[in-house]
Amino acid sequence: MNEGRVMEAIKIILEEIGEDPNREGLKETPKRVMNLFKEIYGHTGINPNEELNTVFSEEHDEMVVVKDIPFHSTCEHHLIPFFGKVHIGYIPNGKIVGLSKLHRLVENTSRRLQVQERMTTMISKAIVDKLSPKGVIVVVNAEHLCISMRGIKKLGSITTTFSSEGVFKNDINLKNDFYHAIKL
Ligand SMILES: Nc1nc2c(ncn2[C@@H]2O[C@H](COP(=O)(O)OP(=O)(O)OP(=O)(O)O)[C@@H](O)[C@H]2O)c(=O)[nH]1
Ligand SMILES: [Zn+2]
Repeated sequence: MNEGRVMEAIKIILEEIGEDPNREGLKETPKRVMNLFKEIYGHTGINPNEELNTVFSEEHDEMVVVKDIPFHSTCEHHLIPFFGKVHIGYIPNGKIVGLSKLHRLVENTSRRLQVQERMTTMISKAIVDKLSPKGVIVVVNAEHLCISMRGIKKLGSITTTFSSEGVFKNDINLKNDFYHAIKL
């Protein structure tokens, strides 16, 4: 990221909304926003698979569920946040992954410009690529500020997206076990 160019762009935006970028409260704002961008877009272009490098050989063949993984991402249409929780379930096939790595995977897929559907699929695809599990299922619940804060202005609506691979694709009982575990 060219820090100077980003700060200049923020300064121009401040001027164009009618603000004085030199007043005390705003003097450091271009720099703050530049640092914010580094943080919230910091995984742009980084392959999510990289987060799943710590795997262990293990003959556990029942479902593993990690629920309520919090995330904040940024809507690529409006550049404002959408945020919520991710729930992940997978059935290992000889390999398990370090649990924190699933949190890192969510962090990776959310710290970039996103749409919720793509984020959901990116998570399940990385798990398939790195673990070759018998099955994986991902559910994302999120509130979009572009829906609640502007435009249609509907406060409180939640969007739920699903992605499943392998045995979860067509086995309704397995899906129900997962939904029960996350109490959807
Ligand atoms: N499917 C999907 N749509 C999204 C997501 N985030 C934002 N959107 C939608 O992207 C669409 C962009 O629509 P446009 O008509 O191009 O933009 P707009 O005029 O600002 O639309 P409004 O939000 O309806 O005011 C909107 O319907 C948003 O609700 C997302 O994660 N998934
Ligand atoms: Zn949006």
